Amino acid sequence: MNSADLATVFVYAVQVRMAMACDGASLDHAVESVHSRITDPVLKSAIQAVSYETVRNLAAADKLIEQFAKREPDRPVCALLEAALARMIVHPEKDFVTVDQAVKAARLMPETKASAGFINAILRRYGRERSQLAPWLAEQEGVRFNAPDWWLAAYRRALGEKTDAVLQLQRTKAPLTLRVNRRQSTPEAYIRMAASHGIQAVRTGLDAVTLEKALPVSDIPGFSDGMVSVQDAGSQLAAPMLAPADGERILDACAAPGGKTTHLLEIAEADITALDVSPGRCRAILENLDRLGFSARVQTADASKPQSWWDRRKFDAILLDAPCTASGIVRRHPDIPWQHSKKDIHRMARTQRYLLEALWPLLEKHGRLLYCVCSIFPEEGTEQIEAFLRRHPEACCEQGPRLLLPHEDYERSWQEEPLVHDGYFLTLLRHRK
Ligand SMILES: C[S@@+](CC[C@H](N)C(=O)[O-])C[C@H]1O[C@@H](n2cnc3c(N)ncnc32)[C@H](O)[C@@H]1O
Repeated sequence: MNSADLATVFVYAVQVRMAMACDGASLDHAVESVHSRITDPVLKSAIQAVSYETVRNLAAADKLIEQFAKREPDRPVCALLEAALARMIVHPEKDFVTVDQAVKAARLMPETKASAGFINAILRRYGRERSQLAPWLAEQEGVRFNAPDWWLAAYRRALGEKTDAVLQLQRTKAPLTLRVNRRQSTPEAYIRMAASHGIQAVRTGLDAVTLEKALPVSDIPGFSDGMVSVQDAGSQLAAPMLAPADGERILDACAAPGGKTTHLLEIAEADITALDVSPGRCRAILENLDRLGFSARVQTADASKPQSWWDRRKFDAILLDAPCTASGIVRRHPDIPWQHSKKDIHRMARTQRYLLEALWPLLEKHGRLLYCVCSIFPEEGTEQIEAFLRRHPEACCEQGPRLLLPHEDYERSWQEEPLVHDGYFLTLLRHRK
């Protein structure tokens, strides 16, 4: 990115931050929505990089603003300061250009124009005082782990002495893991094929291959033909744990964008109903099915209200990959701690309980239900399942509960556990015999 572009990138990064702060949009959606108005791929990728960099350093930037500003700046001013301070934190050698371009960006936006001098003063002050401020910033837990206090407290309650190691890992960028379609290839053959394209990869799970360097999907060999899909290796445990068999009637209750629906179909020729409450996300299921050459019944419906969509024929297996706080995938989505509030843990746990209660009666007596969430909070995992088993003495755990904490270690054997994965919780329920 040349310096002339950076001011424009900051203007768009402010729009991304405003969509997150004012409309509650996720970082990905906010970036996508800004991207939809731009054609230049270089600008798009710079906006994405600066927006992610901002969110990955939000706690530090906000602490600095709090320290330097006598009163709270207006939201757009704050958003521009956050983006510029984050850049100064990550690229201290580029202070001059960053300050210059941030001030230029301030002058380009009506909402920030009058504050250009104020923005200039704050950024220059940080540049001057950086080394004195470093120890003060470093001793603050929220800054070290880039999360609000309530989030860190919830992590401590969940993970105890493992908390710091997991939070530290969550600050790094997650690698790109692919699932190799068993019907088309094997992990070893795919690794050889990737190498022939100059892409290094290692086997990290049963069907999982992790690339040494992340790539856009359009550059991943075999992606468009359905030979591979992007999926974390922890999530890749779900479909094999449900162990679908040919001809079984299976419900994937919260299916979009179809990562697990398609994995189930790679394993067995099952009769799958894939539900999701979001029409837009149901389209993504159809696109994924199409890319992999599979078919399934895709329905837009609320899984917790079977009276609105169920045909009264019970299922042999149900996969409930429930909506959750996503506390296990912060490496991929650094905005997660900032987009939730403390109440969301209980709100999500309530939604998960309603889904479990609505779907359990839809299962054949011989059937099994896989409950999973990409969260490490016990309210959504172990405690959720313990409460379910108390309410349903006829149910038992066939496998699990299994909690995977975010992890990266290429020295072990992938047979025990995938070598690199996000935080994930799984348990397989069935009727007692
Ligand atoms: C964790 S994601 C599912 C990911 C998906 N299983 C995969 O592997 O690609 C949770 C999904 O649940 C959907 N959802 C939330 N509440 C729902 C409900 N009441 N009924 C059906 N789907 C729901 C969301 O739209 C979201 O797509």
